[in-house]
Amino acid sequence: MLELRTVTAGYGGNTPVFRDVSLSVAPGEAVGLLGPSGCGKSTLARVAALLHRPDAGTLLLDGTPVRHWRHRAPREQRTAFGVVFQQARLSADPRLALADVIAEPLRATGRREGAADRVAELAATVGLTADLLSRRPHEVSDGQLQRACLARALVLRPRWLVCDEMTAMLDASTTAALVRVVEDYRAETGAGLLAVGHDRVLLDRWCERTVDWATLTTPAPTPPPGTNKVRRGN
Ligand SMILES: Nc1ncnc2c1ncn2[C@@H]1O[C@H](COP(=O)(O)OP(=O)(O)OP(=O)(O)O)[C@@H](O)[C@H]1O
Repeated sequence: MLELRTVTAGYGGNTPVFRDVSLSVAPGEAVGLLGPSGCGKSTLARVAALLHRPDAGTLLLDGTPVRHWRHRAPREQRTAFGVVFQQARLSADPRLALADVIAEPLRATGRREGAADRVAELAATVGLTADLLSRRPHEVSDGQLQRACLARALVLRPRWLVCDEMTAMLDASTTAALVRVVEDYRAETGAGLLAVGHDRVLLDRWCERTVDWATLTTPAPTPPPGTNKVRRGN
């Protein structure tokens, strides 16, 4: 179970991006998260994937409270997540060939053995032909690069997938292909999914449950009558 309990997070200013948000994803479950631009969905997704430390609240991973985020998180927790972001160009190292983009998590965790076979297998899964694997990000289309980023997210066989507007920049057929890859992977492994997006139709079709951001956040309490500080007549 992936469980956020009354989580508050932001970027160090006086006001957090959101307060007291709770959300859980059961093993094998697909949960969609829908909300207006700027409300904090990506921030929440990053907290859930151990990429952004919250200011307060608890993240439980299979019942164990997470104590560290990013590089300080234990490897076994970090590698439990595969994350795909909206902007593939910002999340792929421009110096690497696509084969190395896909293999990056294997290299970072010292699992080089069999890496070439795993990359070839995943490239076929996401629909990348062999000739594309030697190209660098600027030599492929957005859709091809996002396919590589999805392959990278799957390369360590994560138990949780976080797809943050993974298909927002893509056409309908690439969107359908990538959603199919995620669903095949989940059917095979039982991985849970948190899919963030703006497209209710897509999320409803993709996920068992779609959660509206407005239902997650606790509205600020309304002040009792008579405490209104607006002065009249000035
Ligand atoms: N690195 C950062 N530093 C400071 N503020 C940030 C940072 N990243 C995001 N924010 C701010 O946090 C708020 C929430 O951003 P976030 O990206 O989580 O929203 P979102 O709901 O995912 O938006 P969108 O749907 O447009 O992607 C925004 O006001 C944004 O400007």
